[in-house]
Amino acid sequence: MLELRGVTKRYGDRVAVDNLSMSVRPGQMFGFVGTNGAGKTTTMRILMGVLQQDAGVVLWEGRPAGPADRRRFGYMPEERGLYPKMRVKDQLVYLARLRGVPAAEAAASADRLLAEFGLAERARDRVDELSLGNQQRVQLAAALVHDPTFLVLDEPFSGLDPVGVDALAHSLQERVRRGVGVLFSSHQLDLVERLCDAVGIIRAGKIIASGSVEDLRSRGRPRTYRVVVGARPGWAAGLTGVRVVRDETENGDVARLDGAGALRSGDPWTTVTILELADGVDDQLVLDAARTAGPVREFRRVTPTLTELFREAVSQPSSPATVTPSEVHA
Ligand SMILES: Nc1ncnc2c1ncn2[C@@H]1O[C@H](COP(=O)(O)OP(=O)(O)OP(=O)(O)O)[C@@H](O)[C@H]1O
Repeated sequence: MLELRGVTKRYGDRVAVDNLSMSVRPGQMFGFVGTNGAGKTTTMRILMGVLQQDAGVVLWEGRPAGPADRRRFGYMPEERGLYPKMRVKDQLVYLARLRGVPAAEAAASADRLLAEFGLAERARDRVDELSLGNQQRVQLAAALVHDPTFLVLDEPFSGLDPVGVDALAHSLQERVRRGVGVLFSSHQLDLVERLCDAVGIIRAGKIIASGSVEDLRSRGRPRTYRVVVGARPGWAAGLTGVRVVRDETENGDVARLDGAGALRSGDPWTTVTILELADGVDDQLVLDAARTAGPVREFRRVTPTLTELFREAVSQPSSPATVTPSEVHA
């Protein structure tokens, strides 16, 4: 397990990382997200020992992480750092050798990764002859070539085309399945939501929310449901433990008025109702009530997306408050 405890880093008067604690377990994919300048890169540099913290400690398997531990980590730095004139495969073999991998193994690992990232044909090209996206793929291969025990990747998905994104996602998932912990930063929150078991949201150097996306979605919020039912508004009034947040006909009442402003008779009603259920209220009873009122066309729990959680968390002055799922406002 990799752990940061009370890590602080200042640049002059500016506190870039502020008493930050978090941990990534073996076999966990941890998404590190935050606004520009929030402190992600600084934290990752400290993790890798590239930068020295002013306070706090980085632990690997319960002990302060040392150079030998970190040599076995895979790192993709923000500033990248390939040798532009070196051939792609030579570069990977060289980097693996630097990390103590025997020559034959390093060559086999380089071949495997080049195939994995669709670069087998480019093995003998110089790095600076590749497109930026392909250089990024080589950079990723470089982080993986020594079969690392832990991965620290600064924006690994930026600049990749969708095929490259899939190849990397697959490659990381495979390592996670083998018990490797992965920490990566990204502004692509849909990807983080899809791939990560856990996320940490950082703002102004502090972790302001962390846990599984599922946890963050449900923590401290009422269960919210969207119900579409062929009934008049008001069908949910009086249900015990149920708060009606919104209750409107699908097209608005105006659509149901005739030329004289009177409600047309005989129109089928379709009502969209947003409900919040108190703890312990059985959603099946609410579904029964909806069915009694009319045919139920939709009955589903609505939860905020990671993007909504993120926006909420970074816009709050202090601790995160309740996110209202976008569907509620729809
Ligand atoms: N070498 C440096 N000297 C002075 N200030 C720095 C230095 N590096 C980073 N900072 C400051 O520290 C803060 C955190 O920067 P950092 O690069 O860690 O953020 P980030 O979350 O990675 O941002 P981004 O998403 O834009 O990459 C910012 O205010 C930044 O301006």
